Amino acid sequence: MNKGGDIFAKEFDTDPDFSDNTNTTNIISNNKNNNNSNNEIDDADVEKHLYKVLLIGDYAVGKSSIIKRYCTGIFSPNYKLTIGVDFSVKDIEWEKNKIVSLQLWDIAGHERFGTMTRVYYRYAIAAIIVFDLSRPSTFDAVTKWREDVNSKVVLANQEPIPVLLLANKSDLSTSYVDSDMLDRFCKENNFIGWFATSASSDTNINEAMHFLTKEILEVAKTNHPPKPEEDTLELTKTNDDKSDNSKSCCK
Ligand SMILES: Nc1nc2c(ncn2[C@@H]2O[C@H](COP(=O)(O)OP(=O)(O)OP(=O)(O)O)[C@@H](O)[C@H]2O)c(=O)[nH]1
Repeated sequence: MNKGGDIFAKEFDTDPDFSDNTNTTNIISNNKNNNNSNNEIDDADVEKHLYKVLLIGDYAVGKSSIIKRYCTGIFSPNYKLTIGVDFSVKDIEWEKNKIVSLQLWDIAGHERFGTMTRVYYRYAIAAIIVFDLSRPSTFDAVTKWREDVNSKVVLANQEPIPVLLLANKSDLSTSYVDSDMLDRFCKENNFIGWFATSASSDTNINEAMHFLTKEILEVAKTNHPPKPEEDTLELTKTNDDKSDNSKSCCK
């Protein structure tokens, strides 16, 4: 997995599966490293778009597993609590010379971390709320997570960001999917749709992500949360600034 990095820390226990540096399942034919000169594409011709997507929901519903399955194709049955926030990047060659990079933010679901501050939701263009089909209480919490998203991030036009609902662990025999109820729920609560997924059996993960990416590209045509550069102060060095590398306080 192309692990973006840990914002706080990662997990408690160790899983050899996860601690490796496996690259994201990269479906881009990388021009510079591609020896096939017939297919060479000049970097300048490639459009790259980076979008931040939040994955939220109660603890242990499968957020990290969905990201891992999508980015690396791997599933691990071990539970490793996410501490704080973690993120991974998935590159998709959406069309010729157009790369979509999804930066997937895996937000800790355990109540011991409370809800994340607004800072972690900033610049997100979409979110995925996950619940566990075998634990009804995790569905009850979906509305709370939805309100949390709405209160912390909006698009440039102040509208809510698109949110997709994932009913995960559909592989379990205790899981029951009430399609009519979920259709109604999504309509009433302004979700763009829902998928019954399984990170374990790799069901509907790619389909759900494809659906969301299409929606993101639609939204991005006219609307995007402010980008970091539009929202930061530039600090310029002046003649009065006497600091140089040799005067580091850490030396
Ligand atoms: N059977 C089954 N188990 C799953 C599935 N997805 C995740 N799990 C298991 O559920 C447990 C929790 O999965 P995680 O992906 O760590 O859950 P999370 O939502 O990231 O949890 P937090 O980090 O606490 O927020 C792990 O033991 C996973 O192996 C699934 O689709 N089917």
